[in-house]
Amino acid sequence: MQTTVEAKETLSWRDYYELCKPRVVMLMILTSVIGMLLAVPGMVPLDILILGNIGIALCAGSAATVNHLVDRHIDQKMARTFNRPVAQGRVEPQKALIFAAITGLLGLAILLFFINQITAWLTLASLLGYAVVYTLFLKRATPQNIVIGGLAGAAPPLLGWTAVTGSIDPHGLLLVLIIFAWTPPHFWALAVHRKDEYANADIPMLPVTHGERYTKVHILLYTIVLCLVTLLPYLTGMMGWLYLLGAAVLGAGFLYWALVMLLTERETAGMDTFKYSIVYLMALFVIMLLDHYLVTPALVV
Ligand code: HEM
Ligand SMILES: CC(C)=CCC/C(C)=C/CC/C(C)=C/COP(=O)(O)OP(=O)(O)O
Repeated sequence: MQTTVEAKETLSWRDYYELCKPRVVMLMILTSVIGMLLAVPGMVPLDILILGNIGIALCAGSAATVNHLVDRHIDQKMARTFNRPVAQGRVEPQKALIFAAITGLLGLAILLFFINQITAWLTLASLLGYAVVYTLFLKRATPQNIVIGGLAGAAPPLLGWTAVTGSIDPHGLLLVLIIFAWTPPHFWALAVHRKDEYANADIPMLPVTHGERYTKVHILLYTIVLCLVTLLPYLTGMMGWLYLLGAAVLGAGFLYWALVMLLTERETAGMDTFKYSIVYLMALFVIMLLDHYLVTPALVV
């Protein structure tokens, strides 16, 4: 049988893990790993692959921890977030701050000493972009909060790319643009579903300030923009037919869900679209990788 002390330790370990928003960070790391692999024709040196992603993940986890800390009073007011470690007092604010400082500094040091300066500074900018610019200011100030703040979350594939090449490549920026266009439909689909909670917490998310219909129209518009932006890797010769096929099928799926949200009264449409957005991004990046190794080299030769 587990003793009380052991049970408490297990719980506290889990709380610190939760502070890092692990599932969000894992998808970010998938995009950063793929950004690395797309940056070169062959294999990426293993030390860069491992240390680069550990550094980026630690910084993203640090930013997520600051978000838990700063938002603890908001989180207490929403059913989705009320049980979070800092909101519930299972992790004291001071301890969360120390944890964020340690993970952030460690991540930054790894990037500075083992990767390169440009990746370290871009990662720091993303950390501050999410933890300070989005969380402290934009989230409370404007319904465009997630559009602007989305830039920080969109950065990982570029961070992966610069970790390998040491410079900012237009193809890396294209990957950022894709996630940037993806973020509004990803988040607003959830926000429509959770509108009342955001209103209750006094956060000016788009469905609260402009209503559900306006938000659903904007989800559709951004989804159309996303579909167009995902054509660019093919049109620039960065990707081949396999990617084009994958992007078209996945994009059609996203458009379907955006239309279901706008045109039907289906109650689960918001959450279904949100879940689809995650599968979409994961699948799109995996298809990029398959295309990179199976199709594009043949085009280049
Ligand atoms: C500013 C930009 C973003 C906003 C506002 C946002 C918002 C959210 C919110 C509120 C959730 C929580 C859903 C819940 O608790 O059930 C969520 C979940 C998620 N987000 Fe985002 N997101 C953003 C960017 C990203 C990016 C860039 C990625 C990955 C590349 C991502 C991946 C995920 C994943 C995987 C989940 C599911 C987490 C889970 O199941 O616990 N998000 N997002
Ligand atoms: C260095 C680097 C790559 C940094 C990226 C940082 C990062 C983890 C971004 C996550 C984006 C996200 C989940 C936003 C939701 O915040 P929210 O406060 O609106 O949602 P919540 O209510 O679920 O907390």
